[in-house]
This record gives sequence, C-alpha cells and structure tokens, in this order.
Amino acid sequence: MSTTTFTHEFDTVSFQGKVSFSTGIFIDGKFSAGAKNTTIDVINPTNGKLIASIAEGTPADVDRAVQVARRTLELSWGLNVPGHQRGLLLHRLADLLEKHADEFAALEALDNGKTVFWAKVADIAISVDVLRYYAGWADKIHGQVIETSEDKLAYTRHEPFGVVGQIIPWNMPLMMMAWKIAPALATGNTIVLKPSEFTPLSALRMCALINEAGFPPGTVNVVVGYGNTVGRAMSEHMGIDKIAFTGSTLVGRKIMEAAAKSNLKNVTLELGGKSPNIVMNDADLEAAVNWASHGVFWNQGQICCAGSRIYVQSGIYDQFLRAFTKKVLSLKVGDPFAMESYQGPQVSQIHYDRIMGYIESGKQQGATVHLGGERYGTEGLWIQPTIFTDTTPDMRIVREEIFGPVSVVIKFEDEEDVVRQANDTLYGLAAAVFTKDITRGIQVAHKLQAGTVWVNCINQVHANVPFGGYKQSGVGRELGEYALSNYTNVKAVHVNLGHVI
Ligand SMILES: NC(=O)C1=CN([C@@H]2O[C@H](COP(=O)(O)OP(=O)(O)OC[C@H]3O[C@@H](n4cnc5c(N)ncnc54)[C@H](OP(=O)(O)O)[C@@H]3O)[C@@H](O)[C@H]2O)C=CC1
Ligand SMILES: CCCCCC/C=C/C(=O)O
Repeated sequence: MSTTTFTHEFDTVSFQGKVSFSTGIFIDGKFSAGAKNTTIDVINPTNGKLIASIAEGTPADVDRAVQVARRTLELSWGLNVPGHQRGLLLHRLADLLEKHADEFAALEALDNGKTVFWAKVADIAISVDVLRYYAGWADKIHGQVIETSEDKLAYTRHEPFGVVGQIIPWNMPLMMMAWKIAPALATGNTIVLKPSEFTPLSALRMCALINEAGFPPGTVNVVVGYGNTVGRAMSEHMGIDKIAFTGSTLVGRKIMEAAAKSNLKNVTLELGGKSPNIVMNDADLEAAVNWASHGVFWNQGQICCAGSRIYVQSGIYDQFLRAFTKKVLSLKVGDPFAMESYQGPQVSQIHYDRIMGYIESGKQQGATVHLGGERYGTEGLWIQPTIFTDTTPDMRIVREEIFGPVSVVIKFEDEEDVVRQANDTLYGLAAAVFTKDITRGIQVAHKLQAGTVWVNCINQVHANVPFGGYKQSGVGRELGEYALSNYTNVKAVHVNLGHVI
C-alpha cells in the first residue's frame, strides 16, 4: 500500500521554503497507508482549497498501533530506558522543534487558519517549553520510602500506566500534542495519538522529528482518523491503559462512558468552558480592556478558557464598553500569513456555521448586537469580532461555549452578585478578575469555581503551572508537576526484613 506525501512551497513573509513529509499512519516509526487504503481531505480554511489528502486511520490501525506500543513498552521503552535518557530524547525533540519553528508556524497557519505570528510566539514557543519542562522531570520521578516497622521496608514506585491513548483537538494542534506527549514520555509510557482530522499536519511533521530525535520506533504512534471510528476504538480499547482527551464536554462524556464499559482505563479530560472575566470599578481600565479583548478574541475565540462572559461593574460599565468597542474595532482581521493580522478565519465550514448559529440565537433571544454579528467580508470563514449587550442569564450566548469571536458584556453591581453570576455555569475551567486592590482580587479568586483564576491578566499558561477544570470542564490537570500523576500508577512494595507470622 502506498503512503501519501504532503508537499507545499511556502512563499510568505514569515517562511519561505518547500516542506515535504509523509502523511501516512505512523506506527512503529514508519509511515503506511491505513488498513482501508482510504484518505481524508484536509482543507485550507483561508480559501477552501484542498491542502492534502492524508491516510485515513481505522480501528484496525488502532489495533496495530496498540500492539506495537505494547511491544515497545516491554522491550525498548518504559522503565527499560533510564529517566535521564528519556529526558535527553525529549530535549532533542524540543531542540528540533525550535529549529523548525518557522516551518511549524507556517503549517499551523495553513492548516488551522491561526495567524502565523501567534502560532510562533504562542503555540510553537509553549510547545518547546513544555517538552523541555518534562525532559527535566524524566529523571526525577520518585516514589517514597514509608516508615512502618523496623522489620519491614515499604516503598512506592511511580510506574508508567503503559500504553496511553491521546485524542487532541484542532484549535491548538501542535500545542495540545506537546501537552499530551511530553509528560507521558517523561514518565515512560508509549503512545497512540489521534490528531483532529481537520488539522493533522503539524502532528505528522512531528513524527519525522520524533524519529530524528532517536525515540525507539513504536514509542509514539499517530493514527489520524474520525472521532466515531478511531477515537471510539481508542476509548473502548482493552489494550489501552489510559486515555487523555481535549475537546468538548459532550465527547468527553462519551469517552468516560467507553472507558467505564471497557477496561476502566484511567481518564483525564480537558473540556469546554464559558469563562467569566470580571472587571471591577477600580480596575486599570486600559489594561482591563486590552486583556479582555485578548481573552475572548485570541485564536479566533477558539480556546477552551476564552473569557467570553465579561462582567463589568456599573461604575465603569459605559466607559469600559466605549473603550472595549474601540479596541475590538482596531483588531486586524485577515490573512493568517500577514504579520499584522490578529484574527484569521475559523477552522472549518462546520465550525463557522456553528458560531453563526450562536450569533443568530443571540439576536433571536433579544440580545443587542453592540458590534459585529455578521460574516467579515463577503466570502470565506471570517467572522466579525462580536459584542453582545442587554443579555439575560438564560440566553444560549451567555450559557453555552461558542468557541468563536463572540463576547457578551454584562453589567453587575457588587462582588456578591458577580461571584454568583460567574459561578452560575456547568463549566469551571477558568476565570479572571481585574482590580487594583490585590487583596480583593485574591479574595474573589478564592470564591470562583474554576481550575485557573487570573488576576489582572487572562489566557496565560506556563509549563510549570497546572491547567484543568472544575465541574464539567474536566478531570485531572495538565502541565506542571501535577500532570505527572496523570501518567503514573503508584505501586506499593512491602519487603519483609524479618517479621515472622
Ligand atoms: N476544550 C477544547 O479545547 C475544545 C473544545 N471544543 C468544543 O467542542 C465543540 C465541537 O468541536 P469538535 O471539533 O466537534 O470537538 P469534539 O470534542 O467533538 O472533538 C474533539 C476530538 O474528539 C474526537 N471525537 C469525536 N467523537 C469521539 C468519540 N466518540 N470518541 C473519541 N473521540 C471522539 C473528534 O474527532 P472528529 O473530529 O472526527 O469528530 C476530535 O478529534 C466546539 O465548538 C467547542 O465548543 C472543540 C475543540 C477543543
Ligand atoms: C496561551 C495559550 C493558552 C492555552 C490554554 C489551553 C487551551 C486549550 C484548548 O483550548 O484546547
């Protein structure tokens, strides 16, 4: 069976050059066609044209990938490879990614529609940091010696789960791959990863770098395919010991069900959000406006922690809305390869339609379109950055994750009222509060039901700091030391030093 190849000649301000790599199913360090020998068309969101036809994975390919991952775990990875060696390989991968940063930024812009500028300074840079951070952990995975009695030695080992399945979304294709593979590899697991079929290119390019870095074949296996075939096969698989997922709460629930009905595999989920951003009367207005705009419009609004519900205290509401409107009007919407662009097209026609459906629902339910609310231009997948006002708490645009450039600005009177409204959601991924009174900022942060609270900033992540959700925004934490426990099983060992029964 022949494999497919992606070849593209980039001639842009940020990156010129020919990029060519295999787009097959990546198993055991080799690319091949999928079991059905079929392909998936990958579409450029900027112009609707075909970028590539890549090999389509199937449940049979998942089976093969799991077998290979299991064999690799037993023979050439896991605790067979000392931690410092696993760390060295992760460092090499980080170096290779950094070396190819411009190429990866261009690939992400082409495939996802995100701007090449932000792809480079956020997606690629954070991915490199995360790989390096977990490279540093690889030889520091310690258990404990636990005191029991003098005739006994009891200790714990933190062992890899084994074969882990990882399902990642299209909004940050490379960054989500890095967040998933880095802690899993540092702790000695082997991987079967499913990228989104909308944006598979950076993950496939990474496969070549994984080989070049020197990981044993079969350590990371990548099967691109559809959620209801490959994704489902992974979450139901009896040979996968753990599954990690980023995506919608709806699909997260299906994955947990499949895990429960199959082998009770360990599950971590990073799911949706409807994050509140609270601006108090005493906030630095200019800073709050700039952050609020970044909080909801960055990455075309396609970010799980977007601060899409902006609560502004009554004393500065009018002033804030004026300044926020001016700021949003200044955002440059356009070609993702133009260095001055801030907002590119939405990722796909289906997602564009979903967002436009939400905008329509806001209009139908009686909210005021304060700004935007229409397609940007006359063709393509661009949407005007949109501000709704005069909303009520029951409206869909206030309650549901839109995942697009759509904000609601809501007036509040006092702290108690805003904390109640902010927490009135089934989500709990993130929240932000803007105030010059740091004591108050911290007090409010402690009252908000969210896995991350930003004070006087928003949408900030760091490799060292955990990220994940309360309530229906997820299970477990990614990043930081906390993520290591997502990928290790604790074994207690009791050694008899003379105790007689
Ligand atoms: N938390 C986050 O970061 C993200 C949240 N979302 C939210 O989800 C909404 C829908 O976007 P969508 O792309 O459909 O996201 P989904 O959550 O539906 O999909 C995410 C990934 O899961 C896969 N998947 C789908 N069904 C299953 C299944 N039964 N078992 C295992 N995997 C499965 C998908 O494959 P396939 O594409 O083939 O369906 C995709 O690779 C967005 O509007 C947004 O609100 C989306 C992306 C990221
Ligand atoms: C600056 C980057 C913030 C990324 C936060 C994590 C988001 C994940 C997701 O939306 O899938």
